[in-house]
Amino acid sequence: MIEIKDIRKVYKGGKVAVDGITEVMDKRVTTLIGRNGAGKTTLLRMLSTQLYPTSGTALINGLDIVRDAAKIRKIVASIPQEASPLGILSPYEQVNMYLLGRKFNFSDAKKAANDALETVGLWDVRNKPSDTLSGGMKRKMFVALALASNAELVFLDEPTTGLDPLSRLEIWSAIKKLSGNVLLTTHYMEEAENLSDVVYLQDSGHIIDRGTVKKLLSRFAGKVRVESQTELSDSFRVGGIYVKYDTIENSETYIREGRTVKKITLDDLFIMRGVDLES
Ligand SMILES: Nc1ncnc2c1ncn2[C@@H]1O[C@H](COP(=O)(O)OP(=O)(O)OP(=O)(O)O)[C@@H](O)[C@H]1O
Repeated sequence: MIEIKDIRKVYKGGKVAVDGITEVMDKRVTTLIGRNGAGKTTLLRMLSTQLYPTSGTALINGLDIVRDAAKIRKIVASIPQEASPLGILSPYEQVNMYLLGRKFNFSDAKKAANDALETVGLWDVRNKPSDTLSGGMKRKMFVALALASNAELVFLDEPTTGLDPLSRLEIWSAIKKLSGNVLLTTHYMEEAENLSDVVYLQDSGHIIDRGTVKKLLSRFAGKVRVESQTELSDSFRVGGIYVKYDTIENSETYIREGRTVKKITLDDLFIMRGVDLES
């Protein structure tokens, strides 16, 4: 369980990246979504004890991120966005070394490393030097590391950015197999919908909404998103096109007129928010 208490981060130069968040996160898979610069990575880095808050704090399974940082590091695994493997070591060697560092014994480390590498689809390349692997394979190696660690809580910052669709599915299935809770960030709404028990919507350093995907999308119940190159009644302009929300029953009319009709996704929370900001 993560209990965040009025946490704030102001970077040198005065940028307020996280502006007083208070939340309790107690579900198995929690996802933070938000636009670039919303402060997701900053929040994740503070919760995983890699960055000191400017003020406020948080408890991870009852341990304080500032006072008990060393203890927290033993029970969490954290995979940053920019993680890169040591080139000369193979995926097996890296995962194995990481587990030995976490005090696994030799035979447990070997088994856990092999199982995790197989699960994420890296079995065939497990003994190749990491610098010969593709970017996607390197990301998978870090997910294998989290999977093998048996951590009580795993932080994953954009775990599938840049991966092809099949690799993304492999990572999703590995995330579902993690034994502990997971806090992840993503820009892929499909990923948030597929994995999350609860989604937090972050904007300008604040959490502006939270809930299950179903709850967050409930305001769009029975609706579709209509996109058009030309203005429609009650439409609004977003990124060079016109958008409106209308009932599913009216879809056929729009399709006949050559408009694009789309199913509602978490993207619509951002599209609607764009509208709120403009109005
Ligand atoms: N070390 C730093 N020094 C100063 N400002 C920073 C630093 N790191 C991040 N920022 C700023 O803090 C804000 C939040 O950044 P952060 O990386 O937490 O956002 P994010 O939501 O993770 O973005 P993205 O989705 O692009 O990864 C941004 O305006 C960013 O430029």
